[in-house]
Amino acid sequence: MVRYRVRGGNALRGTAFIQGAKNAVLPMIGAALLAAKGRTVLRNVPIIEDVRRAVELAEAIGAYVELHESERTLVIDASKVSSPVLPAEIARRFRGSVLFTPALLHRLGEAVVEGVGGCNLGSRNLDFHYLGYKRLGAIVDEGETVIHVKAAGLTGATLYLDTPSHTGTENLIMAACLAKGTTVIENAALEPEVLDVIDMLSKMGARISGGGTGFITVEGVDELHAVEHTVMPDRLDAGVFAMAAALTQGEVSLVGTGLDLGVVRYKLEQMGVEFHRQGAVLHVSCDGPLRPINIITDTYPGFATDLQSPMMTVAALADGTSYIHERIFDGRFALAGELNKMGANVEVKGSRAVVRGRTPLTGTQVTAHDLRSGIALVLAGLAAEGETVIDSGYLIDRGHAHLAARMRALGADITREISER
Ligand SMILES: CC(=O)N[C@H]1[C@@H](OP(=O)(O)OP(=O)(O)OC[C@H]2O[C@@H](n3ccc(=O)[nH]c3=O)[C@H](O)[C@@H]2O)O[C@H](CO)[C@@H](O)[C@@H]1O
Ligand SMILES: C=C(OP(=O)(O)O)C(=O)O
Repeated sequence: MVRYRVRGGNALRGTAFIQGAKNAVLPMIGAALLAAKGRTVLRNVPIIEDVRRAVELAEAIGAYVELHESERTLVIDASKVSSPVLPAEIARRFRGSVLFTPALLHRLGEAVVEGVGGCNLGSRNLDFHYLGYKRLGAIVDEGETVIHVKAAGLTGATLYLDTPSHTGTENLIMAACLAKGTTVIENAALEPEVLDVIDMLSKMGARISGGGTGFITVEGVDELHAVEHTVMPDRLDAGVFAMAAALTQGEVSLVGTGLDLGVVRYKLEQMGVEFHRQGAVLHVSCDGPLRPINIITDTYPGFATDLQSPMMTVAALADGTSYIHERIFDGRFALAGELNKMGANVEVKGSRAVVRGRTPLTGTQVTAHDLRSGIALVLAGLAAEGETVIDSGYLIDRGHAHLAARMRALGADITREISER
């Protein structure tokens, strides 16, 4: 059992090193498995629990993987992939397991998905993935818990996503890369992580055009080769550190090449947070009261749902009433109850939340219900009076690397503890 203990009151000051993106590295590990020869090298790999699970899953299907933690580098040799089974005990622990299916289909002609995990956010369907595989010629047998996908070879087709699913787009691109002929994916996701994955696949020899337009064309090729690729910075991790500076009235320099916070920056600016860029470094500071804000989550370039919970914490510390409308997931307000235990005033009605600030927060025992509610409670702890203890810290470790150490380097009073229960 992992637990975070935070004693609030310290302003965060200094340089924060932003990790590589979780939502880019996981599909990249899936992409590396498409190469039947050679060794893929991934750099700027975040050392998070989801990456450890992805390594275990790749090994379970027969890949050879080296995770060099201090170098933040993964070396993957997929030449000996031999088992089509994604075992439940690993696959159910993270969402990224779903991204191994295209490689298994291409390499072995079948994939047995014993389960897919990830944050518990309400319904998280995979129908676009399986309907897409079917249109490319696969047979999909959806059992109660196990899904069996088989294909003697895939053939290009026109695919349409009802909504621009992030992993759905990545999976269908990977499936199309080695399919015969041309695939068109309409209403594809625009997230920068998807574009980074397209970049890596293109280096591997894939022929993909239209990334970032919502209308992607993939010309199938006969094989893909192993390459070296550097994972883009994690804009969600960066957003969290920017918010930590904001709500502690601190000043933090974010280091992570090419960081673009987009709408998150604009929303924080509206709240009174100041940003200025000095070359490759983004400075974030706040030295006055926070103003309330309205947030509507959306797919990129909208406000990322993954930063909705951390933003709820910031809103609880703003002077006035903020409104949050969650449009991506139907169960992403578990944070509200925990924040209210600390003294916040958050009222949830369906997909909307009203946050009445500012109420003083007081440290207490709270629970992370998912990765982002967990990190949002860490943020609350930084601003609270007294000690906040956050249980189920493993969920935070799924997506943030060396969190306590990175925050301590900025002056936060935070420890990560492991206990028997
Ligand atoms: C590993 C990874 O990259 N995870 C991210 C990814 O998750 P993930 O790729 O699972 O999220 P999706 O974009 O697929 O899901 C968004 C919404 O679409 C619905 N949907 C999705 C697929 C499908 O086949 N049918 C369907 O109905 C889901 O139920 C959900 O309501 O994007 C989410 C939305 O930006 C982020 O919160 C996650 O951090
Ligand atoms: C929802 C998230 O992750 P996953 O899709 O990996 O569960 C997240 O990162 O907030």
